[in-house]
Amino acid sequence: MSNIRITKQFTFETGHALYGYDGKCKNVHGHSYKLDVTVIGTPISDSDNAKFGMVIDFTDLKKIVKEEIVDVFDHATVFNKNTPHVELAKELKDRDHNVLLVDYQPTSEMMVIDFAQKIKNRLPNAIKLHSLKLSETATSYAQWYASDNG
Ligand SMILES: Nc1nc2c(c(=O)[nH]1)N=C([C@H](O)[C@H](O)COP(=O)(O)OP(=O)(O)OP(=O)(O)O)CN2
Ligand SMILES: [Zn+2]
Repeated sequence: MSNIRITKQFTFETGHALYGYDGKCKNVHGHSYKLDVTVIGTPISDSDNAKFGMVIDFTDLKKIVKEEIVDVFDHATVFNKNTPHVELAKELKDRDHNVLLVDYQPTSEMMVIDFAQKIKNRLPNAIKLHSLKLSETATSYAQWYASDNG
């Protein structure tokens, strides 16, 4: 049976700021992030299985990515908790804002590494994460490939 890659696309609106960065992205601002999630596996060959012909049901993939990423990051503002932004985060949290503290600089590169780990932890054994593409803007994106990462 052939290995097949399938991809599902997600969008979420997230704020962030790059502490210490030497450009405009040091300011708190936001992006309409787009995330393409590609998994690889063989389509189920058992005609009695409700998922016959599928690598993974797109609906099941959506549930994983929504729970791990979209529902967490959408309309949240992400700060690196190892910077003085933690104080701004506290102020916003106290005022009931949706703030996410992460232990990395929230660039698209670092976010896509975080997302890859979170998705891999949830995939069934037979299905592998092939790649992720995280777009910050129409012209800027970061990609994670399993083949680049051992
Ligand atoms: N390697 C990276 N560089 C930058 C990142 C990043 O995550 N990784 N992030 C930013 C900013 O957060 C933001 O994305 C600005 O990037 P930029 O592409 O410059 O945004 P523009 O709005 O100017 O996009 P244009 O399409 O070129 O108008 C900065 N760098
Ligand atoms: Zn940005």
